[in-house]
Amino acid sequence: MGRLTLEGIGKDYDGVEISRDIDLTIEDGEFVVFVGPSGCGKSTLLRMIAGLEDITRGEMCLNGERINEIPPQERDIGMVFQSYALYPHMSVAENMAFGLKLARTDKAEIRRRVDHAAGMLHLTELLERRPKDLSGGQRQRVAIGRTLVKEPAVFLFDEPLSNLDAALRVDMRVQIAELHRRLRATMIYVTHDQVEAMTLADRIVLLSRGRIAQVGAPLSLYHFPRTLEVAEFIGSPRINTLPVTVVDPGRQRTAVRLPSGDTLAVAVDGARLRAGDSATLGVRAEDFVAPDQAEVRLAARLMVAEKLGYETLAHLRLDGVTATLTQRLDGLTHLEDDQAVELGLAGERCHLFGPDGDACPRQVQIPGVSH
Ligand SMILES: Nc1ncnc2c1ncn2[C@@H]1O[C@H](COP(=O)(O)OP(=O)(O)OP(=O)(O)O)[C@@H](O)[C@H]1O
Repeated sequence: MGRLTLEGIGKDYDGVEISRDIDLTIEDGEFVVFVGPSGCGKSTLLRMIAGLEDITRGEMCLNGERINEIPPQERDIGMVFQSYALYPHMSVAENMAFGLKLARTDKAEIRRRVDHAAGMLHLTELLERRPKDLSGGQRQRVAIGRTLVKEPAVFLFDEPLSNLDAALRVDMRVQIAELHRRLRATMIYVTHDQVEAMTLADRIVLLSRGRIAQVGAPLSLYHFPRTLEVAEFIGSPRINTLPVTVVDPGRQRTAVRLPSGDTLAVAVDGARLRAGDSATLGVRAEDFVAPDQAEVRLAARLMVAEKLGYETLAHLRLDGVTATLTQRLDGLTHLEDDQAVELGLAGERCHLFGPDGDACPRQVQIPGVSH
């Protein structure tokens, strides 16, 4: 059982506030990913949960019991680090057993747990090898195995895949997801890679400047970002943005003037805005519509087409405006250099962010995705 509650958690280093007002409950069995730009305080928060950093403010509880002052080895929490630092002179089995030996666990019990973990992580054939005779991915699996044998209530992963090459990362990501599905243990995972966050998380905690910017299921953050910052962080390619002026704010639709001079009624509650406000329109690369279904059509020219096989990303320059946009197209779309393109906008497929960067609530339903 691993239910974690963080209430008003904050951290200062030398009087400087690094982390603040963190309120978060992580349910037993959940896979939660902390994500955010470099320096936003992800690792610091994880290390406070592990007990490797003091907590300056707030209260942290595991299964209802305060753990603020409990030393790391006495918390029922196991951590997998980015640098896996295995003991080179020990075999895989010895590396995995080491922590249990120190804790004077019974020999037969050690054997049982090492065998079980090795089975889960596909390491059974490698138990007698030394770390130098393993690939990067295998070493990372041993590092996970070292934590797995402790059978902690909560697993913490601090960017565990960042030392691996791209193909191995995908492979290990699938293995970690599989491990979570089988163990149903609480897992907290830190990464700055939004793809890792989107694919692994039950819930994403997006951190920004030491605070929580938004918490929610990956698709909620993608379709209903609360701020421009969240919208820009989640999703690749990055959401397209255009500066607009508010013309007619309303509860169901808010009309804005685009740089082209056209007016678009965006399906958002813009009641808190005023006519004349500067705002930002957001359109994801796949949210342009066919010109015959569009409420507004923008004239653009192709700058570069990135042909990725299953899709093509067309980077376009808008006519008469210094703005570039990216459109996601089918991988077989034929495009000529400098081709003229019409981009269709529909108010239901756009986001609107006020002058403060906060999103106006979208007035659309997306099946299976909660706001
Ligand atoms: N020991 C320390 N003393 C002073 N400041 C620190 C210390 N450790 C971290 N910080 C600062 O705290 C902030 C958050 O750091 P943290 O490592 O938690 O960020 P992060 O989101 O994990 O970043 P990254 O993705 O780059 O690892 C940074 O501004 C960092 O410089």
